[in-house]
Amino acid sequence: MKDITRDGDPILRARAKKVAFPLSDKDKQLAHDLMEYLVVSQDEEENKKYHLRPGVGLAAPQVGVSECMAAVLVPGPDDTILFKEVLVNPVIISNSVQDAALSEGEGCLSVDNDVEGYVVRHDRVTIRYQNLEGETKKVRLKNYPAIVCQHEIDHLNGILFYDHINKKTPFKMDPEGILID
Ligand SMILES: Cc1nc(NNC(=O)[C@H](CC2CCCC2)CN(O)CO)c(F)c(N2CCN3CCOC[C@@H]3C2)n1
Ligand code: NI
Repeated sequence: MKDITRDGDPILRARAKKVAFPLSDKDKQLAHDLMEYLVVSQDEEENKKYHLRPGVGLAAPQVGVSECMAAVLVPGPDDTILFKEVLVNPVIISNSVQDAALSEGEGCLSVDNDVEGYVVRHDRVTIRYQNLEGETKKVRLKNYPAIVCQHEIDHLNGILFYDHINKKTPFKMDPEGILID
């Protein structure tokens, strides 16, 4: 398991480079490593054994690689999986006007301190990305999976979750906004 790049490292504030296809062996390994981290970190025993902070998403800059690639593994109720994918060169191509935020706020494996407040995001997004075979995919997401993907795509653009928290009124949410539990 690679160690995670921490806030303060300029790589987290850089725009990551587009990934070329066909994927190099290095990029194939990176995709595997990113997803493997999430799978292991979500397994009770394993994450204790490897002392991993649990994660539902992980972006390449967080393991020191400034490339446009992120893994997401969003669990649903009763061991279902809401969304599992390695997003290559992901772009949000459209979004709802309606905002949403996780009611518990957000954290980040690259940010050791807690930053309180609602991380205001779009409730629904349409994301275009390439899968590991290079096929262009388009997916419409809402609520929890949409929030996770926005957090990861932010990392590829040098944005961290607390950039979205209103300093003066961290827990203000516009009346149309949705709080996600
Ligand atoms: C919401 C949540 N954030 C966890 N951590 N933070 C992360 O994933 C960061 C990315 C997320 C922060 C908010 C949106 C995206 C990592 N980020 O920095 C990558 O850029 C969790 F771990 C977690 N879950 C719920 C599901 N549970 C299933 C069983 O295993 C434990 C797991 C815990 N939910
Ligand atoms: Ni993060």
